Amino acid sequence: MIENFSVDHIDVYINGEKILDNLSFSVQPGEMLGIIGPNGAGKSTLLKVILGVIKPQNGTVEMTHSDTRPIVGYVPQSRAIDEEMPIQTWDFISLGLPHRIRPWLTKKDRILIKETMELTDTSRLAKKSIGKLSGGEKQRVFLAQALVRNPDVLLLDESTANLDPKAQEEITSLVQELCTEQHISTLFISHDIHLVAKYAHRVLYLTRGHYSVGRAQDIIENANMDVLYQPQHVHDALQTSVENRRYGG
Ligand SMILES: Nc1ncnc2c1ncn2[C@@H]1O[C@H](COP(=O)(O)OP(=O)(O)OP(=O)(O)O)[C@@H](O)[C@H]1O
Repeated sequence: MIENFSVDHIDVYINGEKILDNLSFSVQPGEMLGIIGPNGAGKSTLLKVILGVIKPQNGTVEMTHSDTRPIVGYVPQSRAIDEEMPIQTWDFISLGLPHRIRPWLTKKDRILIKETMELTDTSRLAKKSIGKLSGGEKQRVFLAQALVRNPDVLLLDESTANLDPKAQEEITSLVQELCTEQHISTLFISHDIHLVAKYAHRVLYLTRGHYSVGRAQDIIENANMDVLYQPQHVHDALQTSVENRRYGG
């Protein structure tokens, strides 16, 4: 299990423009942090910094594991999959296994893939070509590929954005369950304020040059939200968050 995951005083400039400004926060094992904010605020950039793809000009990302290197699972914003891509779902998910340097799967690998496919409800898709799956099915498969690594940290970049509301709820609820059960520190970016209010334990609200982190209801209550979302949406999301807390959801 991860012992510490924190982002400390990060500054990121892209082409001379400051995208992230002195950003600091931490995420506990089993905690789900929702990340919201307007287009271009730097949300995806933040995930790329955590992945090590972008190096911050200042600050650090601290990730420590009790005995091994921490494993990060990542579901990017969109993945262009060629409809003709000749790869079956089972094989696609197996590509997520960490340190796969041998060209075959061990019995342990196979068990892990099977279990992950059961968890993500993708078993029935095992032999289907990845390119032929529906948007929702693909999203579950991408999640399975990230989860098969047994990640300590899970990064989701608007990974349910193109799904119908029922599928969005199902996947986000599944992620929350797994995150809690398996002590995964999860960061999920979403523009769906209802989803964030319902499932995030805490929220990071990121705008260019400013941020705030806190409980969903406190962050969403912030007056700035009305600029981003319709006031009625903010009101509804707040209700969801308050009711969720009341009933222990
Ligand atoms: N590789 C790049 N080259 C140039 N500019 C970039 C690059 N990556 C990001 N940016 C710029 O950095 C800013 C932040 O982008 P980022 O994708 O992190 O925003 P975001 O908050 O995830 O936005 P969205 O909600 O639209 O997905 C944007 O202005 C974007 O144009």
